[in-house]
Amino acid sequence: MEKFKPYVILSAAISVDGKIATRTGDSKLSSDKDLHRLHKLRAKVDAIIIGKNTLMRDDPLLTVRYSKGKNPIRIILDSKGEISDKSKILQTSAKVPTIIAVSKKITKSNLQKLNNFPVQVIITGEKSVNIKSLLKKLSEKKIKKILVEGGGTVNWEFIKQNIFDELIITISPFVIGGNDSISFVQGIGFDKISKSPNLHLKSVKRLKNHLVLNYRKV
Ligand SMILES: NC(=O)C1=CN([C@@H]2O[C@H](COP(=O)(O)OP(=O)(O)OC[C@H]3O[C@@H](n4cnc5c(N)ncnc54)[C@H](O)[C@@H]3O)[C@@H](O)[C@H]2O)C=CC1
Ligand SMILES: Nc1nc(O)c(N)c(N[C@@H]2O[C@H](COP(=O)(O)O)[C@@H](O)[C@H]2O)n1
Repeated sequence: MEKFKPYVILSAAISVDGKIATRTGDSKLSSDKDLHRLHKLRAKVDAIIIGKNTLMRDDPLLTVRYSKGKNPIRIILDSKGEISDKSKILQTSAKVPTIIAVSKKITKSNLQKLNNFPVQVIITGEKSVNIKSLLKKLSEKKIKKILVEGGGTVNWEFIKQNIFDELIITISPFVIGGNDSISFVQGIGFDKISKSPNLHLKSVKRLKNHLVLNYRKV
């Protein structure tokens, strides 16, 4: 597997208590300076991956707008192909290359909906998208560097399956709290610290009140 894996960077802006969104889904944690940094990073990768919930909550564009450079390929993990045909990602798919990764659970009508757009649909996995198999297919398409922009459920899958190389996390000067807010990493989590990946702190950059931490997996 490793031989075929693109280089994977997990990226997020978190509150000081490790949340990426409030219980209502408000996730605007980055400053303008941090967004400029993010867009520079986007311009250096071949593709961005997000989960279906992030698409539905944020209706993002995932383009390079606050910096110069090319738009990466946008990849959405959407097992049943449920994203709205009104979403900005589908509506702009003629201008920005877009892949929708689905599983065998997708319905015929949802597949038909996606096929009405100039997107590439990759079917892999029984119930949810098989991420390792997806990465292998992306590697075959010469996609070498991928930025994973959440949310928490997708982040957990990459961390649990040990298929990431780097973390770039902005700690934003806010405290969110709450059992129902979204953490940087959702899922069941590890039961022992010893099972967590070991991280090496490569750099710390201060952007006024925001801190950008760059970790490499040891
Ligand atoms: N502050 C930040 O930097 C960011 C915040 N967010 C926030 O995160 C929230 C969404 O996070 P979550 O609810 O955790 O959802 P998510 O965005 O991680 O999406 C999870 C969904 O993706 C689909 N999926 C398909 N195959 C999958 C696979 N193999 N593994 C995992 N997911 C798969 C499933 O439908 C699953 O429920 C939103 O409120 C968004 O605003 C998202 C990204 C960055
Ligand atoms: N780095 C970062 N900081 C935040 O404060 C955020 N809310 C996010 N969210 C991610 O960026 C996507 C929005 O992208 P566009 O501005 O629409 O291009 C959003 O969907 C999350 O993946 N990231």
